[in-house]
Amino acid sequence: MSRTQQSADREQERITDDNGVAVESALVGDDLELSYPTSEETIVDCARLDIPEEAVTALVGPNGSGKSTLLKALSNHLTPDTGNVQIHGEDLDTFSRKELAREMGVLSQENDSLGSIPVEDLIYHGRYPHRGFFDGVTEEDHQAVERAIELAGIDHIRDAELGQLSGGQKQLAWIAMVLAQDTDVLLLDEPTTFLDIHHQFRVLETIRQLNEEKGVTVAVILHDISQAARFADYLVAMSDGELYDWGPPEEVVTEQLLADVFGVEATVEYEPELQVLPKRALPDRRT
Ligand SMILES: Nc1ncnc2c1ncn2[C@@H]1O[C@H](COP(=O)(O)OP(=O)(O)OP(=O)(O)O)[C@@H](O)[C@H]1O
Repeated sequence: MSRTQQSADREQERITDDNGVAVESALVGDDLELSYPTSEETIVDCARLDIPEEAVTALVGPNGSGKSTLLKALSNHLTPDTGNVQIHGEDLDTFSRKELAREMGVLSQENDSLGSIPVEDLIYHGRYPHRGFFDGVTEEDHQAVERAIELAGIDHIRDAELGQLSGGQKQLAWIAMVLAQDTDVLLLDEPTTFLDIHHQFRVLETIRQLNEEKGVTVAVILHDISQAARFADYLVAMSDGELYDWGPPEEVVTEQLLADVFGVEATVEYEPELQVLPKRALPDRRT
């Protein structure tokens, strides 16, 4: 079966649980073609994408394969050329920015314009963008902010200005801001990049805890394929702007995927846990 055929078939299937019952989707992308205003080039072309409700889905794929672009469309930061995105059955583009902030927390890669803001103010701002910066802070807001600061482990830098932090500290501040929103859906573009191993574990544990205890739906871009396979319930593998495959990690992470999509020769081990052991980079097929 050709890759395109395989891809098309996968897009038509619904995800089912262990009993064969279709899993509901929190977010659905239908017939999506995505490009940027500066260029005519189609960056993402995806017939169907489901982000299952109350599950953790990791988007994986090589640099430039369109993961962030897809996440921007799912968070209404990029308007599709064709197709649409629905959240809980409603068209995303009918939500105002303020309404959407109550539905989903979004960690993007384009976060650096608020250099002189103290960390704590940033997190309070994240908590209530839909109410305006100067409206009163409720006890509930206060608790959500304190909890987010604790979860991200950044109490010691809460008074520091964002511009004076290290890359990893800044990342944790943005993560705390998103967590303080307290939404049912989280879209996270590379939350573990810049983080040391302690904070990587801590952030991933927090995401899993929110999913298990509060039923939060998560779509997260991760670069470490072994980490993604162990962490997520479902993987979406992107290749050249198309959805190459999706499903449970054990089905998606194969030696063929590693060769076709990532251009590496690697073995996939399942004991004691799923991990990818790369052997060598294959010759670059692009010209
Ligand atoms: N703002 C932009 N304007 C024009 N083209 C863009 C823009 N952002 C990304 N692109 C292009 O879209 C393609 C996909 O980029 P995208 O950031 O979605 O990839 P990615 O899979 O998230 O990559 P990475 O793993 O490196 O973060 C790339 O070829 C990139 O050059």
